[in-house]
Amino acid sequence: MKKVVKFGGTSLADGRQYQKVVDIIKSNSERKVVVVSAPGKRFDDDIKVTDLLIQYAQESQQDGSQTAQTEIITRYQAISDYFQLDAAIFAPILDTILALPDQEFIDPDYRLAYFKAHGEKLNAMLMAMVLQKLGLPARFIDPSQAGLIVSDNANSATVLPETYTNLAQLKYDEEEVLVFPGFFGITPNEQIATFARGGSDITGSIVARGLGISVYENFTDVSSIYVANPKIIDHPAPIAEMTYREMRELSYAGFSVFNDEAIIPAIEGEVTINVKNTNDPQAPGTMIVPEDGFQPQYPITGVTSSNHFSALYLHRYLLNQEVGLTLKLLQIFYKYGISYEHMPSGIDDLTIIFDNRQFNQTTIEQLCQEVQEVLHPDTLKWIDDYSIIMVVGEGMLRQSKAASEAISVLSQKGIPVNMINQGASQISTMIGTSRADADQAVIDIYHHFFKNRKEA
Ligand SMILES: Nc1ncnc2c1ncn2[C@@H]1O[C@H](COP(=O)(O)OP(=O)(O)O)[C@@H](O)[C@H]1O
Ligand SMILES: N[C@@H](CC(=O)OP(=O)(O)O)C(=O)O
Repeated sequence: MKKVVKFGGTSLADGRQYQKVVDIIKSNSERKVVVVSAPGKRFDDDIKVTDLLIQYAQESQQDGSQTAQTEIITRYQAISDYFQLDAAIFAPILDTILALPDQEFIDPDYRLAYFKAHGEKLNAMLMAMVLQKLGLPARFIDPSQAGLIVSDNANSATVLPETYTNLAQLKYDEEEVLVFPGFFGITPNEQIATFARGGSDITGSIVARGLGISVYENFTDVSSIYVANPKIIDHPAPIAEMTYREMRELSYAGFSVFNDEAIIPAIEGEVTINVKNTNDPQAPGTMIVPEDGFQPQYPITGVTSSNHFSALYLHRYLLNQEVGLTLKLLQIFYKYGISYEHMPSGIDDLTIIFDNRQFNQTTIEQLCQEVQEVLHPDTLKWIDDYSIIMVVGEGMLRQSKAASEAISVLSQKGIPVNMINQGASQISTMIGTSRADADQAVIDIYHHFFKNRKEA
């Protein structure tokens, strides 16, 4: 039975990490389809190759600075040297990096996407070369050749359905290892477009679904998905098994270990996801599975916080009685090309929560002004100091008191709560706090539910 194996940036950051990846691929002949990210951080303050490529895209339009270009070449060259590849084999990678600024583009967004995507593209080419040098039949597969077609949003593309027909028809030798670059696809206009940041996980799920492979191993730098971010809680409890929808809600709100959009192709293709550690490949990791037959062991499965939200608060008496109010609001959002995340409301109050990564200061000012002119609220406040705490668990379906317990923990600890959103999803509760309180809120909720559970 074949497996798709995806390796994140930290797993491919340098020659030593690459060697671990090669050993993992070689240790199990079922690992026939490999998806790679761009080389990531080697240490905390390091710069990911994707970020260097963004810098290169900017520098190459300015006056002659070549800092990023040099650093990118150094990163790939160091991996090539680790495996003693001949200069002639490495030459196409070097030439491609040097030629990136020479292309013509329909607009600047596609230019940026083209630069970014090369982090993964060059790494997949290099991985195939390394595997071949070590005697493993391996082949680099370009998304254009595989028919991985995505929507024409240059830097936030989504997969189009024809991809699955194309992948199902992909011809390959059963014995060879296929190496796909993560993170990008080709638009119907034959432009390179990337998924949102962290999107190589999405490629792994798409390829698994498209090739009809039912196991997707996602290798990263932690031995498990934990109940809370290990950067906030010291040695949090590991999660052995969780459901697709638990993972989706948690990654949406902060569990950066697996991308929330990557769950969807896995659900559609009935692909089981196993998150594992490149530095400890024997550890069982975390299984992400369908809801059917899943038995939750604890009232909650995870707790997380996220700062990429801002809110617009409106107050006016009898807001609830105004026919068409929401329609007018949505028309304004549509005009600015803005989507909203949540809209909890009361009789006189309305809060709209946005993903703040889609704004700049000018759009915020224009949006607020237009909402004021059209809806005439007595109070209109843009709230940037906003954090969302997400408490998630299939166990909450049965034990509805978990939500109220989480909220009462915060009130006992004196952490003010400015929004509660419960009910839209039966397995999660969303709690708004200030950013300064967010980590402490996660710590307090974690300790309330997991004080007696064995730690990692
Ligand atoms: N609940 C969690 N469990 C495990 N890791 C988490 C969690 N929340 C956040 N993380 C972070 O996710 C990181 C792994 O994701 P990422 O850096 O994207 O890896 P990769 O380079 O493999 O794609 C971990 O090092 C950890 O800091
Ligand atoms: N390299 C891309 C895509 C990605 O998924 O990377 P990583 O696996 O290192 O999170 C990014 O940095 O966004």
